Amino acid sequence: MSSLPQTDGLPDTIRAIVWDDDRLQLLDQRQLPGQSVWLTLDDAPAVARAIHDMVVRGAPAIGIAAAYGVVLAARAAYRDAGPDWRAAIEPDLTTLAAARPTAINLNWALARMRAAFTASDGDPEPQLLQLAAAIQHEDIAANRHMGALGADLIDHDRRNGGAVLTHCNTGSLATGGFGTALGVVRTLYGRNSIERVYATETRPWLQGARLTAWELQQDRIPATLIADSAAAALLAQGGVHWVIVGADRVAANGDVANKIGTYALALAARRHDVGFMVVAPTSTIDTATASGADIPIEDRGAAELLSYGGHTPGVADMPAWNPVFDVTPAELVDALVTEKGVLTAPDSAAIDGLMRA
Ligand SMILES: CSC[C@@H](O)[C@@H](O)C(=O)COP(=O)(O)O
Repeated sequence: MSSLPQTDGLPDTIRAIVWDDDRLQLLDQRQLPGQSVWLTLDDAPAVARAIHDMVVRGAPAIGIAAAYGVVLAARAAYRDAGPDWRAAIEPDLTTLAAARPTAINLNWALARMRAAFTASDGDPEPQLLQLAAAIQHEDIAANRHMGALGADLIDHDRRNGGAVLTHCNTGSLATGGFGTALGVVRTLYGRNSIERVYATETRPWLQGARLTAWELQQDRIPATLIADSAAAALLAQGGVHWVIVGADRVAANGDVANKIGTYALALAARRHDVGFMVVAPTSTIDTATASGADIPIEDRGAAELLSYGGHTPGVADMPAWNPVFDVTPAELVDALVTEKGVLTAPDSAAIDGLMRA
C-alpha cells in the first residue's frame, strides 16, 4: 500500500482507495469504525456495485474509484477485443456512470478518462492507470490547498476562533485523501485556530457518527457528536462560528447539492449569524447544470430509513421518503472554497469566471 510524503507538517492522510497488486483495493466504509476490511476489486461492474452499495462514498472518492474502474474496464476490453477495445468498453462505462446519480465527480472522472482514450491500437491500461493515479493525487493536492484557503478565510473573519460544525463525512475517506470540509478543519486545528468540532451523526448512514468521528479521533481533534436535529439549537446558543460542509454537485448558479440536512444547517446558520462555508474542488462544479432544481437527487428507498443498525425500531411497512441529498440555494453560501480560489458570493458570473481561470 502506498503512502504520501508529508509535506506541510499536517498528519499524513488515511487513504481508502489504493491501487495495489494490479487491482483496486477499497477500505469498506460500511464496516468502519468497527472493522478495517479491505475489498479487492478486479472488474468495472464490481467497482460500480461498490459505489452504489456505499463501500466507497463521498463525491471525490466516487470519482476516483470510477477512474480506476475504467482501468479495469479497459483491461477486460483489450483482453476480449484487442484493437477494438474502444467499442467493447462502452457497457462498463455505462454501468459505472449509473452507479450513483448526484455526485458529478463520477461523470467528471469518466469524461476525463474517456478523453485519454488514444487512437493507438496498443494496450491502453498503462496510460489509463497513470491518469487515474494522477486524478487521485491531484485531489489530495486540491484538498490541501483548499484547507489552507478555507482556514485563511476563517482566520481573517470576525467569526474566527471557537468551534465549527461539520456535516456528513468529507474527510480522507470521502476524497483521495485529507478531505474537503474536514481538510479545512484539519488545517484550522493544525494552526490552533479552533477549539472544537461538532460533528452531526448524519442519519441514516451515520457518516458523521462513524466516519468523521473516526477520522477526528485519529487526528486527536477535540470533537463532539450531535444528533442532526440538535444542530439549530446548538447554533442558537452561540459558540459555533462556522458551519463547514462539502458538496456533491455545485450548479452553474452556485446552488449546492450536499448530504440531506445541509439546507437546514444553512438556514439555521443564516438566522444565527454563523458563517456557512462549502468546500469543493472544481471537479464538483457542474456548469452544464443550470441550477439546483436540475440536480438529480438520489432517493435510496425506504428500507435504509426504516432500519437502524440492522434493526427495525418502528413500523417496518410504513412508507418512507429518503432523499439522501438536498439543495442549498447559493444565496445562503457565505464562501465557496475551491482549489482555484474562494468565492464569497458564488453566483453564475463568479462561477463562470472561476471555471475559466
Ligand atoms: C468531500 S465529500 C462531499 C460530499 O460528497 C459529502 O458531503 C456527502 O454528501 C457524501 O454523501 P455520501 O452519501 O456519503 O456519498
